[in-house]
Amino acid sequence: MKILLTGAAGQLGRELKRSLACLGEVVACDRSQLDLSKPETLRDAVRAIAPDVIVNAAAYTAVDKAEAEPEMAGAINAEAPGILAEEAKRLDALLIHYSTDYVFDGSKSAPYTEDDTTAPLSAYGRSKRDGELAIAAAGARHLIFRTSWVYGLHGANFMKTMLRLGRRSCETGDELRVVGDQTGAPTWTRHLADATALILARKDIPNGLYHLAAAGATSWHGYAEAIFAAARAAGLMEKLPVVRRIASADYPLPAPRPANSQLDCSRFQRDCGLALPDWHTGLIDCLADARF
Ligand SMILES: NC(=O)C1=CN([C@@H]2O[C@H](COP(=O)(O)OP(=O)(O)OC[C@H]3O[C@@H](n4cnc5c(N)ncnc54)[C@H](OP(=O)(O)O)[C@@H]3O)[C@@H](O)[C@H]2O)C=CC1
Ligand SMILES: Cc1cn([C@H]2C[C@H](O)[C@@H](COP(=O)(O)OP(=O)(O)O[C@H]3O[C@@H](C)C(=O)[C@@H](O)[C@H]3O)O2)c(=O)[nH]c1=O
Ligand SMILES: [Mg+2]
Repeated sequence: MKILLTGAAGQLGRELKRSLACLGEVVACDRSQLDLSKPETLRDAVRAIAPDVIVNAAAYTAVDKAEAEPEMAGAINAEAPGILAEEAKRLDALLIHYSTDYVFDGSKSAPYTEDDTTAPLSAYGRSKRDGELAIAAAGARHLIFRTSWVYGLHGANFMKTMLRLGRRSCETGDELRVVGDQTGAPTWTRHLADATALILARKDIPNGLYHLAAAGATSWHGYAEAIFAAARAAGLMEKLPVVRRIASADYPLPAPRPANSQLDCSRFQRDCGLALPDWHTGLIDCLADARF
């Protein structure tokens, strides 16, 4: 199996490179090798590689910055995935793509299913929703995994931001302020990457859109407290910072976030017999390996 991996230097891409290695030849491309902001250059590149599978881990993920550059977010998150899907169709290859809880407006009280209507609140969410639609329209074999609150040891994410701010607040004595009225499931890159590899190893690969996030749910505030407890247990911090629970209204940002980001992953479990572990288990296992 020949696998073209885009976004190989991102937090998920780095973990995928490792998890996909046993499946065959992985052609891992970072932004300098395959630039999704130039969608029309992608066709020749994909044709030259002629992969059996394209795993698209490249994305524009700066949620607030996307409000100021929606065209760039759209080129990378919507137009480029559509072209990758068209090229996959031409090669009869499978496209695996990742999308986000931010395609929803968060007004539902229960976890979102794949059949719920999307209504993104942000330019990032709109670009990711448009990417899903472009892939489905291209008619290639595809899998879109909608996931949430992704973290790992590589790259930028909320867990690493909290560790940085928490260490500083232990020195200065300032308390941290973290929103407690948005709920979701922090999902470890390693679990996502391993699930992707397990699916690719199957003979009967399913097709279409799947919610794929860690089990359970918490708020960003609950997640922050769990990060500090796990970091202290792993010997990464000596003291616990004070984390004040605040409302989203008291933490204004350019892009609104959904209040409810919970994804119902039962379709994936039913069709594939797999489920990601609980978010807290992932967090503890991730930090147990950390050396920063
Ligand atoms: N992070 C999260 O919380 C969530 C992410 N997702 C989705 O999961 C997927 C993986 O995201 P994640 O690994 O977290 O994101 P990262 O931002 O860590 O990685 C994305 C990678 O894409 C690269 N990239 C950006 N622009 C381009 C471009 N024009 N051409 C080629 N590569 C580019 C980035 O490179 P560079 O570093 O140079 O910018 C980076 O290496 C994405 O589809 C994302 O939308 C879904 C839900 C939650
Ligand atoms: C740093 C910080 C953030 N927050 C809030 C802001 C926001 O509501 C929430 C998360 O902030 P962040 O900006 O770190 O996370 P954000 O960039 O919104 O994360 C999102 O990234 C994209 C790519 C996704 O697809 C989503 O699933 C989600 O993971 O926490 C605080 O309340 N206090 C703080 O000190
Ligand atoms: Mg962010």
